[in-house]
Order: sequence, then structure tokens, then C-alpha cells
Amino acid sequence: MRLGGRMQAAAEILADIQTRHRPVPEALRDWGQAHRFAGSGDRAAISNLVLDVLRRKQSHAWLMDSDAAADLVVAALVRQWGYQIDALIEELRDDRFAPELRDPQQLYDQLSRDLDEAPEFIRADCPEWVVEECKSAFGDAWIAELQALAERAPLDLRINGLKANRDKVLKSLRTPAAGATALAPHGIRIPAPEGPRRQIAATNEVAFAKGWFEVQDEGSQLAAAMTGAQAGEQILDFCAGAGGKTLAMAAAMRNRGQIHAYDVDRHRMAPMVERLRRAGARNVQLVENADALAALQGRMDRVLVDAPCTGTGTWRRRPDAKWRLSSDTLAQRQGEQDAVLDAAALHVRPGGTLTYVTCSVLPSENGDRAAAFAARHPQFTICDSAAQWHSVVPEGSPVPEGPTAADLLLSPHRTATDGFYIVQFQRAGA
Ligand SMILES: C[S@@+](CC[C@H](N)C(=O)[O-])C[C@H]1O[C@@H](n2cnc3c(N)ncnc32)[C@H](O)[C@@H]1O
Repeated sequence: MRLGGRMQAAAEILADIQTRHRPVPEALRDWGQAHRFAGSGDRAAISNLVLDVLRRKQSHAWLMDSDAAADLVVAALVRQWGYQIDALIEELRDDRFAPELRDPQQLYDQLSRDLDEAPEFIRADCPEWVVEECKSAFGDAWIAELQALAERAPLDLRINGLKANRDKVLKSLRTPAAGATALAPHGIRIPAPEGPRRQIAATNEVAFAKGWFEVQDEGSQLAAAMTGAQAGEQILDFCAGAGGKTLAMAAAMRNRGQIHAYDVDRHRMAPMVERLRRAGARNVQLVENADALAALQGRMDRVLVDAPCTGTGTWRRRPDAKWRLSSDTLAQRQGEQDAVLDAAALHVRPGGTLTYVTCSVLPSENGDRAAAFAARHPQFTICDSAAQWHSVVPEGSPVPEGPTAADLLLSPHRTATDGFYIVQFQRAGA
């Protein structure tokens, strides 16, 4: 396919997402099934274009004075893919599948408007109703923070120390752009490809099948490391899901001690069985029902709550979620977060720790929930995260302090990771 056909396809898929409120992966898959002639390069380019438009949908629409999908696609090609307007017009000139472009002068005038004149939420490319929360999370840097959340994300891998090391994985990948992550001790980063290019399919690698690495954002790797899970300890991963952090803790514990992995939705844990086998992790026990948790009460050295949240910290990877988020969903998550913290806290032994993590940057899911928990549970005090941070990351890495300075707030702008909030409590007594 030539560029015009790809643009047309992206516009059709965007219209489908908009009008039928469909998740992006579903809309892309259906388009692919209905257009089997499209090669893998076409599919990658179309998918990149759709996701790029969604990342900057609002500022594109403001500049173009239109939220028509075809106009947003043109804006993405110029603003995100680096096309010069003249070159774009030239490339589309004899392309019969290309969408009709506006008059070149009008295009030029619109795309060179000064975005600084747009309202703040347009410059930040976020829903207007989250502005106050974002200001309170990031202060003066909030627009830069939100703009960083509107960029493409790299692909991060976590080396499984039970089976491999960084050099071994880097050699097997043979991807010149791959290198060590700046903060996470077992991470590899492959930068996001530009324009239409495809990211490597890491899960098709032999090294992946052998369990040498997992795909995991650097922020998520750091969140798991911040639990401080040590060999020989008893750990409860209370919101284990498919086990991203369980696997990271199992590797850190060198298979010694025990991780009890629980999730209220046990179906979510099913993929973990195969992931654990592949990783050679043998110290994880899946807890399939809440009754079985009773035996663990008051006995755990560490409990991790990787709480259900709005996922605002992952907007780079799931830009459609940004536009679907509602204040009702946010309020619902807060209730779930309080409940899950209260339930998980029962399992911490005296002197043990409780780590609360979200992949959100919104204070009402983060510091506010931590403060409310501390007020309800005076036997838990907030630990100073800085010492633990320094024990995980390379010397001299600044502490990405959260609002209380004892907690942490990671973000694409601060730490070049997804957005994560991390706070640790210690239960009184020894
Ligand atoms: C952010 S996801 C966990 C991701 C996982 N820890 C990982 O690293 O791959 C949050 C999980 O919390 C689970 N959850 C929600 N409410 C819960 C509750 N009350 N008790 C336990 N798990 C809960 C959800 O089913 C979901 O799988």
C-alpha cells in the first residue's frame, strides 16, 4: 500500500473507534481481517498512525479546526511523523487512494498556528476534567508531563536472572538499538520506532520462549523491586493479575521463600502458570480463592497491592483509554483501592511491609488513598522510599519524589518510564 491508502485506512479505523466506541486492538484486528491483502508493514504503519492520532487528538483537532479523522491523520503525519506539507502533497499527488487534502496554503496556515494560544488542556492533550488533578500531581511541570504521556513508548524487557543475564539477551536479540535501561537493574530498552516502522516482536524470539526475559515496562520493574522482596521471605502479591510483578519478585528471590499470588478475578491469573514455567520460577503458589487467604493473615513479611486503577500512567501505550476515562470510573477505582488496601493489610505480619502501587499519576488514586489508609490504620506508618530507591537504581539517580516526599511518582517526563505511584507502609511491632 502507498501512503494514501494507509491514511485512508487509518481514518476509517479512527472513525470506527469514534462512532462505535470500539477498543483500538479490536478495530485494528477487524480491519486487518477485512483487508487481507495488507502486508505486515502496512498494518504496522496503519496501527502507528491510528495510535499517534489518538495520542494528540485534541491538539491536532484544535490546529486543524476539525475533528474529522482524515484531518487528524494529516496533522499526525506533519506533527508526529515529520512530513513537510509540500512533500506530503507531492507524495499523494497521483495516489488514487489518498484522502482529499485541503488547499495547501490553508493546511500550512493551520498547522503553523501557535499552540501556546490554545487552552491548557488542549496543549496537554488530556480531558479537561483531569487538569486540576494533573496540576496537583506535577505542579508547574504538568503540561510537559502530559505531553510526555502523549509520546510513543519504548519496548522494555526484564531479564530473568534465573536463566540469563543482560549480555546474553542483548546478544540473542541482535537489535543494535537495544541497550540497558537507565534505572531498572535487569532491564533492556528498545526505543520506539519512528513513523511507520515496526517494533520488534520480542515475544517471537527464541530467547523469550526459553524464559530469558519478559516484556515489562521499566516503571513496573522498579515498582516490583521497590517491594524489597528478599530470598527466603513470605510475600503476598494481592493483585497479581497475570503476574508481571510476581515474576519479577520471584527472580529477585532466586526461588527461595514463597510468593502467594492472589487476584479477586482468578481467571486473570491463568496465563501466569505458563509464564512461571517458562521463567523457571518455582516459589510461587497461586491462591485461587479468598478463603485460602485466611491462613496467611498476619504472617506475610511483605504484601504488594498493585491496585486496580485508571491506568493514566500508561496513556502512551493505550491512548484511547485517555479519552474513555470518566469521573465515574475514577470515583469507582478509589473505592476499590481503599477496599483492597484494607483487605491486603490484614496479611502483613508485625514489622512487615505493605507496598501500594498504581500505574496512575492522579493524586486521588495515589497520595490521597495512601493518606486515607494511614488515617484508618494507625498501626501502619509510611516508610521513607528514598533509601530503598537508592538500593535499587544506579548511584546518583535522583529520587522521583511523590507528593509526601516519602512516596515516589514515576513518569515518562521524570524517569522515562510509564507513570507509577509507589508508597510503602510498615506495620508496627517486630
Ligand atoms: C494493575 S492490575 C495487576 C497487574 C499485575 N500485578 C501485574 O504486574 O501484571 C490490578 C489487578 O487487581 C485485581 N483486583 C481488583 N480488585 C481486587 C481485590 N479486591 N482483591 C484482589 N485483586 C483485585 C484485578 O483483577 C487486576 O488483575
